[in-house]
Amino acid sequence: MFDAPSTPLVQFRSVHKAFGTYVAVKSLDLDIRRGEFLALMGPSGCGKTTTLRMLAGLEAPTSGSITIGGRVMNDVPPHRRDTPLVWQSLALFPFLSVIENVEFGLRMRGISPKERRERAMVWLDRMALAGFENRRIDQLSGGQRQRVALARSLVTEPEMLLLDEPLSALDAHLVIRMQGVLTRLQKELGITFVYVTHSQSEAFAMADRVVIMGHGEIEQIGTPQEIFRGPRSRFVAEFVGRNNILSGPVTAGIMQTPQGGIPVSAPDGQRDIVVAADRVTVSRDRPEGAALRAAFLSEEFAGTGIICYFETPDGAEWKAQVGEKQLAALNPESGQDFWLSWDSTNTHVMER
Ligand SMILES: Nc1ncnc2c1ncn2[C@@H]1O[C@H](COP(=O)(O)OP(=O)(O)OP(=O)(O)O)[C@@H](O)[C@H]1O
Repeated sequence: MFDAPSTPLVQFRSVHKAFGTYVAVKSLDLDIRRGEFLALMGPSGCGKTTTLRMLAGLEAPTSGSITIGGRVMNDVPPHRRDTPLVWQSLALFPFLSVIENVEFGLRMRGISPKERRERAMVWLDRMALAGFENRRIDQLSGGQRQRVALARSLVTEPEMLLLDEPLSALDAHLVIRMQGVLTRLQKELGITFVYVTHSQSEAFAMADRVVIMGHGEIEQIGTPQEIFRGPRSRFVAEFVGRNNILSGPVTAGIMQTPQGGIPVSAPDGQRDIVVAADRVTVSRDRPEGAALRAAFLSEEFAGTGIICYFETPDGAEWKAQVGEKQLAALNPESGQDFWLSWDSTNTHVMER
């Protein structure tokens, strides 16, 4: 079949997957572009691993079609696909050395011993594993095993690599380093990466596009920026970022809330508005414009700033990101009331 380079590498069309009566994936339509780094993200049980396993050929769709490079793959078994899968506990061959594990795929393809050793060494070097080639797998740390698994999958230079939470067993510092390794490799090699994770920081740090899944369906697809600043639904707004949601009927730029009328930049009608925590200002005195009163609950250090938690009189939780100096100046105590305010043009109106 003719397959122009501009057509997506992968097309899911109305893909449905049921386990008995349980529907894990519903009417999934998804295009994966050639050479992109796509992250599938969502809470536990949302169907992201099932979606990836269908792409790898480890599960067959109950209905619908999956094409790779224009070819319908529904009935093509995993070993007839060029879609290696790397996952957290990838079973490396324990009876083979590190380099023998990495060489394995090349051996299966009949590559000469000299060439496969050279190619495997290049990959061990890239994965900072030079010097470990003769170790047994059980003599490696979890992080080292994971890098062997990546080297083993990439040594055959596949068109697409599938990754299922590959970094979840690694120490935090190694995760950051491996994120850098993975994104650099992906761009250098031009391989399409499909990466399943429940970690927002991982997905947003690495992916060109992120797919947010919930209850077996796609909630939103977009760049990290689009999803972070423009969540389409309450589900996405609650799952990503640190968002506050304001809901109520809007008339002539004023939303009626349990706290009274609040100015908003939104058309008339019932609306849900997202105010990101990093766009909320905390003050003791009432500011001009959009603001509400809330009691301080607690604070949490979060790398880029401090997240302060508040509760409004009607029981809604609000989050505001503040700097260390600002927190020291405010010196909040539990139960104290503050004003939370924001620039109403810096908010986002959700579609649904
Ligand atoms: N082989 C199976 N038999 C029965 N149910 C299954 C099977 N595989 C998955 N499921 C169910 O399908 C749903 C989706 O599972 P899936 O593994 O795709 O979720 P996930 O989003 O990857 O979650 P997690 O992050 O926890 O791995 C879950 O409720 C799961 O229990």
